[in-house]
Amino acid sequence: MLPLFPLRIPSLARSGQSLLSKFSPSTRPIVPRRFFYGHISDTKMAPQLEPFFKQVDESSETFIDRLRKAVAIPSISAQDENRKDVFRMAQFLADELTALGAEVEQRPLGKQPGKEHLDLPPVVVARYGNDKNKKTILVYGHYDVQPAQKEDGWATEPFELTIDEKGRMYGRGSTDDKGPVLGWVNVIEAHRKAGIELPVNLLCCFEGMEEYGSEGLDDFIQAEAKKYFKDTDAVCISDNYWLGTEKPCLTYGLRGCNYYSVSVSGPAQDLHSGVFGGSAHEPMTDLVTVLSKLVDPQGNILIPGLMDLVAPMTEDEKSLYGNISYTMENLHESLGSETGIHPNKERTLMARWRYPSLSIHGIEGAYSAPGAKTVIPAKVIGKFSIRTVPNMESEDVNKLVFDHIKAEFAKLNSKNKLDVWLQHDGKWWVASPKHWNFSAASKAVQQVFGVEPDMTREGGSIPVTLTFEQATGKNVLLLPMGSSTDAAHSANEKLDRRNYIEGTKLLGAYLHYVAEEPATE
Ligand SMILES: C[C@H](N)C(=O)N[C@@H](Cc1c[nH]cn1)C(=O)O
Ligand SMILES: [Zn+2]
Ligand SMILES: [Zn+2]
Repeated sequence: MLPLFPLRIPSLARSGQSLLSKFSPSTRPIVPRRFFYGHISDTKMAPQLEPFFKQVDESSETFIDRLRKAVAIPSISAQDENRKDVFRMAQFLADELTALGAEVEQRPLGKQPGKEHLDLPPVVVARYGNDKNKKTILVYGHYDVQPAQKEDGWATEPFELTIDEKGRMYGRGSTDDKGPVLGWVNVIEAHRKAGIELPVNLLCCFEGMEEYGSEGLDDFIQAEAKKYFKDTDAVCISDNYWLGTEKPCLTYGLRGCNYYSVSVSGPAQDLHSGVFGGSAHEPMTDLVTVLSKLVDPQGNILIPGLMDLVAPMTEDEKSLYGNISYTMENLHESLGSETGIHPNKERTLMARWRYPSLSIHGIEGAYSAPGAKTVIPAKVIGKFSIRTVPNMESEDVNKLVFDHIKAEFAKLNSKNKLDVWLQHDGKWWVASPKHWNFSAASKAVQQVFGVEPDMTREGGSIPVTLTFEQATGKNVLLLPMGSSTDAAHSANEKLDRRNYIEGTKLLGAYLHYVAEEPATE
């Protein structure tokens, strides 16, 4: 192990050129591309990585063009009117994979529960390679995206990939999760073009409802675990983000997500506030009062009993946070402001990874257009979610939430009607990173980025992670491509060109190191 100080190599960072090509495979040392962080171990170059990396560099414009086409399809799973686009995106992905020689199927999932006029988008499954002497890696990603409108604060059209002078590629889905999904497609293409065999069999599982709670996918994975996915040796998911902008990470934990709606209704229709203000119970007043009893401005959840469900912190766990390469500046950079709640990085990471949070997302039926309409809305629906952590069980959380909201509403002595229900839930997941799946990924990070990755947990949720682990019985690794400043789910979502191109190399290198790992469970 070599102790090293941070060292910038700006010319390489800009050109995206590989220092590795200056050395022959046998003599080549591990050479960092941009920054050194601490220790670099002496990982050996897997054979055939050099021509693969070279091909990725040569194909980078083709890969960016592929992302441009994908971003242009507004595959928003939450909006009924875009369902046809989600289907179009599935077809695009299936066509790209088929053209590269993969065996592709679009598996239907039936009707959307609660919205039976809509078909759920298909799961795009694909197999590339079927060699019994090779390991089989199952990769998962999603091709649906969050809603986006220019008016939300986008500087560019959300569904037109726009690349600025710093190589930042703006567009909805660029980082979440079209870039990483296409990263796998790029890996296949680069191998074919370079005339290199893929070192593993690849199984793909790409869904179109992740941003809406992965409707229908759990049953599909369980049903196919011993069929389509039966050969799986390990699972890899690229659908989260680095902690900062320079240092990659491997992720072994996710928070869960329980998403709720709470409606208040009373008047038969919207009312004139001059005529009825002061003489009728107003649903909006009731709702905002109830919502204000859920969480305080310091992020403390106000639902009695909820924090008692959280697993206590151990001394071992406490000692992990200080070693993570993360600073308050990283937080401020990704926030775009200095509005963080906590005083230091340790407490900030704990709040993101190992404590629950409650966020209020919006109110359906509220007057939100610019201008001054003097209306009393007749029915309003508040939306909020709780990110859950070990050991919170969904049913226990639901009971506490429902009881608390009903009790707070009862205190208002309102004659309006309140309803509260769970829209969807997805469980938290924490695994052990001591597995060859993680070792292979760590070597790949060192090869591509010249740095040992941090082992992180993630504040977001990928509900199917636990399902994959339980249904296949295999190790699951999260291998992110994008960085902390990518603004997933927000306006001006982007993926940096270097994260996309070096990230494609990372996914490919990971497969090569996986192939070299001794085959154990
Ligand atoms: C981390 C992942 N890229 C992501 O954004 N997941 C969503 C999943 C979700 C849960 N409910 C609705 N969508 C998230 O964490 O919000
Ligand atoms: Zn995602
Ligand atoms: Zn997302």
